[in-house]
Amino acid sequence: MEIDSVPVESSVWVGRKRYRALLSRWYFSWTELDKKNREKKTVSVPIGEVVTVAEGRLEIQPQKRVEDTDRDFTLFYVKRSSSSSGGGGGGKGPLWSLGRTQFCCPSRNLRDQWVAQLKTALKTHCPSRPHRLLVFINPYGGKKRAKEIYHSIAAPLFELAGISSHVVVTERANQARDHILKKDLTGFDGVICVGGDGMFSELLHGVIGRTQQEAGISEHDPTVMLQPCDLHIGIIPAGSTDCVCFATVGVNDPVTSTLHIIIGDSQPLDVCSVHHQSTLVRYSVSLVGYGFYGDVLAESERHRWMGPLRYDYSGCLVYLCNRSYQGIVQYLPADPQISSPRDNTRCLSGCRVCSESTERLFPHFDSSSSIYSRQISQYSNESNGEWMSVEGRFKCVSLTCMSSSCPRSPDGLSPSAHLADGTADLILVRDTHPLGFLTYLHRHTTTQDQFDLPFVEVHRVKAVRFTLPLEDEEVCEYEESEAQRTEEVLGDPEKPPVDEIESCRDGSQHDLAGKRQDEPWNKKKGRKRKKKQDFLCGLCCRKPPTVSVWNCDGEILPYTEISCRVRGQLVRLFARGIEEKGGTWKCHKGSRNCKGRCVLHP
Ligand SMILES: CCCCCCCCCCCCC/C=C/[C@@H](O)[C@H](COP(=O)(O)O)NC(=O)CCCCCCCCCCCCCCC
Ligand SMILES: Nc1ncnc2c1ncn2[C@@H]1O[C@H](COP(=O)(O)OP(=O)(O)O)[C@@H](O)[C@H]1O
Ligand SMILES: [Ca+2]
Repeated sequence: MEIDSVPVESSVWVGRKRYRALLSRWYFSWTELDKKNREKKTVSVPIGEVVTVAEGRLEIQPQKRVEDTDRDFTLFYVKRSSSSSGGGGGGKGPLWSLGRTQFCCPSRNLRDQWVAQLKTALKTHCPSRPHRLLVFINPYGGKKRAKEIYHSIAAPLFELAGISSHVVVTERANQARDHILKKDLTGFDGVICVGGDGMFSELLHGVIGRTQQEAGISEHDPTVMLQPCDLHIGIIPAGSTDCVCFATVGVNDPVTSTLHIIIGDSQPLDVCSVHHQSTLVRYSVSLVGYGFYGDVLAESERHRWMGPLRYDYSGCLVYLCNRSYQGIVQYLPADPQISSPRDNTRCLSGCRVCSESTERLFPHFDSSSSIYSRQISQYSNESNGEWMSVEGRFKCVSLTCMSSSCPRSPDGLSPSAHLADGTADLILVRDTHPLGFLTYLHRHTTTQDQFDLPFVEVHRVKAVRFTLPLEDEEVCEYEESEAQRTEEVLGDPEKPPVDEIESCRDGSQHDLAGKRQDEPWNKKKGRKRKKKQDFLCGLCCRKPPTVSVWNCDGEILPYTEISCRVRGQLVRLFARGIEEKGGTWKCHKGSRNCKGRCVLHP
């Protein structure tokens, strides 16, 4: 064995079998040898996927046990298994688990050398691993198991990897966002949420807001380039839909996600900023949806007690209402030469389309710098191009920066969307008969192409605007009162922040606790109110409502007329995109349309 130079090699024993262990620049591997020194099976672990190395015989499951034998060392690393082979997750990517192998060396000296060499390799090759994390747990998310998931699964793994964490169990909505916006974050290498998409959204708003504050950039101007965020976000899934985790990791599994955090994986993510009259309303990474998805969310809030099932229950109710809504959708198309939502490709780990987008999005990016400092020009040239316009009656209008795959829809809302290409997919589902819409919805759960329907169109876009047609008097009146509300909400410091207010279809507004926020000042102004048609009892009203609400990553937006801008690679997650399962992937929509062009074609 040689020290301080690679490769390093020696004989070791694993159980009763003899192996040759080899540490090369990027891998640690061990090859079984037979009695005649012939090589048999080799196991190879990338240094980047080694969790830790420890002297002696160490176990952490079912409980921690250390046996300090002086010729042994234990290696912990990432091990993959198929997500369909049990263990939960139920996804597209492989499930990760903690691999553990105990090696016995010929001498104590050699053991010490192996441990030292492996630790040096980890330090040298994995400089971006987190050392200290700020963890937010939402005890009420999903099936209310977040605390248990964190303490029984994630915390022991962090401890094993030598990562320290400061844990905040939230006591109210928006606590995590406010903490990130206001508290001292010195020394933290990342923020973690244990919860669902709503909880992730809080961290997203905190991290983006904080970064812009520090850079002195206004978040409200849709034409100004925002500063990309260096503080990574990790998601340990414990929510209802967990779409962001599923679409960036490939499975909803707390062990897999914790291991991605430990090894410091980094996945850039597009974010959509949603504005109303040049004021930032919210950010979104998965779904900005009007019509069906807005109605499902609004209805589901009444049934929170059902947990994740509330979406299926509300989905059925809203489907049976068979509603559609008028609207004008304008969009700025993305470059069709680069990619298209119907090109049958998939955004997988190391995606070429996303990597090439980095250069386009950050032309001044210095890839030689070890610190990821992306310079930005103040104004984006991404707003160039000709706006297109579509007017009509829609069952739903959806905008998604990524595929938005989740266990309910393993291919997602837009299966060929990219995580980090600076574009979003706009899906317009025109009014159709109930069976047609059911076919569209059902195709989200199968491999059939949901865009191959005459009433559906999909566009890859950089920006979108949604307005209501002004022909309907009632709508005019609604809009007028909405504009008034905008002014009042934004201008009055006594009112809760915009994102803590929900608007109902009758134009009334409620804070997150359900308290009405609009009555005093609407009355004060003596405005004529629309006939009462409370959103929450809308399902049983005789006259169907003329406007729906926007669902923005699981939050109801307080405005109907909005504009959206895609902010390419604005944040980074502790993830690496969906890993291809060796050879088991098939063209995602069957081979009929694919003709071998699909990158996943076996
Ligand atoms: C007939 C089966 C139809 C299945 C249709 C599945 C469509 C799934 C699209 C999923 C998009 C997910 C986008 C993610 C949104 C989340 O950010 C967000 C927040 O998540 P959180 O609560 O974890 O914080 N989640 C949501 O807004 C939930 C949207 C879920 C919509 C599911 C709708 C189920 C519809 C069932 C319709 C059944 C019709 C049956 C008629 C007899
Ligand atoms: N302690 C808390 N009490 C009430 N609401 C909270 C708390 N912590 C977070 N929230 C809010 O709960 C909402 C749902 O949380 P999430 O973790 O996404 O669960 P789910 O996936 O079930 O919706 C989020 O919008 C978040 O802002
Ligand atoms: Ca995208």
